[in-house]
Formats: sequence, C-alpha cells, structure tokens
Amino acid sequence: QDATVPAGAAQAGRALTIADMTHELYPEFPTFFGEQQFFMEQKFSFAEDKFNLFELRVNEHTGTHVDAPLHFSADGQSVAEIPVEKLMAPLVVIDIKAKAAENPDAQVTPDDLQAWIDANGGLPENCCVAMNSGWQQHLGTDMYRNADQDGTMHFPGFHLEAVQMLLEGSAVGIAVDTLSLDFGMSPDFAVHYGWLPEGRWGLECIANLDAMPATGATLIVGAPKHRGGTGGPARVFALT
Ligand SMILES: N[C@@H](CC(=O)c1ccccc1NC=O)C(=O)O
Repeated sequence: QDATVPAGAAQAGRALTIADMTHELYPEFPTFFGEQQFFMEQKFSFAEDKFNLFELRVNEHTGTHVDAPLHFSADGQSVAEIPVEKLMAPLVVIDIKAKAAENPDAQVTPDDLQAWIDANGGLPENCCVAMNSGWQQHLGTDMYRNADQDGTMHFPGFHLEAVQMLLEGSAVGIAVDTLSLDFGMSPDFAVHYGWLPEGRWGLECIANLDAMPATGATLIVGAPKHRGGTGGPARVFALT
C-alpha cells in the first residue's frame, strides 16, 4: 500500500482542511412530513453479546441527505447510478441569511445568483450551488419546520427561476440548509420537478455552511449506493 500524501494535497502544495457538512442523525431529527423517519433497533448489546449492533430503518429523505434524479422522475438516475465524478464538486455558497431572517419564505432568486457572479466571477463548471439561509441555527427547535396553524411550513428554498438559470449551465447539484429544495410553503415541489429530472442532484439539511467561503471549497457527497434508491442520508465533506 502507498503511504503517500493524498493526491489533492500534493497537487495543491499545501495541507487541505476537511470540514464535516453533515448533521448527526437521530430518531427525532425533524422531517419534511413531521413524522419519525429514522429508527434504530439494538440487535446485539455488549452487555449480553460482547458486541454492539443496531439495525436501521430509515426513510431515504431523512437528515443530511441526497435527492437523486429518480426521486422526482419516472426513470431518472437512481442514487446508485450517480457517477462519483458528479459527487465531488466546487462549492458555491449563496448567502441569503439577511433576507431569510426578515422573511422565512425567502427564496434564492436569479438576482441572488447574479450578485454572486458579479462578486466572484462565473460559476465554476460542474459546481454545487448551496443556499445558506442561516436555517441551521433552528435545528432542534420548531422553527426548523416552522409550520403554521394550517400545517404549512415556512422556511427558505430555491426559486424555480434560479434553478432554471442553473440548468443553462453545468451545475451538478444544489444544496439547502433546510428540509427541502423548494421553500417550505411551496404547494407543488416546483424546484424538485424542475431540477431533478434534468439529471442533477439535490442535497437537503446540509450543515456547517457558515464555515465555508463563497467560493473555493470542494464538496464531496458520500451518497449511499443502494440499487434503485431515490436518495439517502449522506456523509458530506468539504475540502478547503
Ligand atoms: N424535500 C423532501 C421531500 C420529501 O421528502 C418527499 C417529497 C414527496 C414525497 C415524499 C417525500 N419524502 C418522503 O417520505 C425531499 O425531497 O427529501
């Protein structure tokens, strides 16, 4: 076995820093539909069996997780079929924290993308565009889902026109620090239906965006690879 430094670090000529963009998953982790979606059953215990082992039952769309094209299309790529080249991407961070703090129904618009482009240059090829709405701070409180009396949720997301703009380019994925690519009050999953069938992926409940630069980080999505899957909890890394 080689004991060389990682190729990326050698090429960059400097140490790489790795950050964890993943929330810890636990049974009470909030879900889009409000019901528990992650279950852990202890099958063996160290006290009785001299080893610990849990069996998991999990809805694919729980915690920090990937949406594969198949999630919102008849025959799109399953999570197992997304090639690894598309799971490592330059990370673009769109900061909408100011407007999201004033309006929980805020969306990432083409103007927000254009402001990023004006400040940083064009979007990198094959990038992942992430919304930093500041919503991570609400995890663990009712504000994360922010459901009103009618059950309608109010949290930020992408606007359909912004993803249509991204569809003109090569972005491989979009990421949100909320429970859905669409904003919470969306009645129709317009962004899911606009984006995923085009062979692009989504990432929901991403963590730690505040630690990321607007441009310059590389995202690595450790997506699961179960045959025919529509997505699933992922370990997500960022290298800077
Ligand atoms: N924003 C959520 C929506 C979602 O989970 C979902 C949407 C439609 C039908 C089922 C869904 N998830 C399941 O249980 C997601 O795509 O992960």
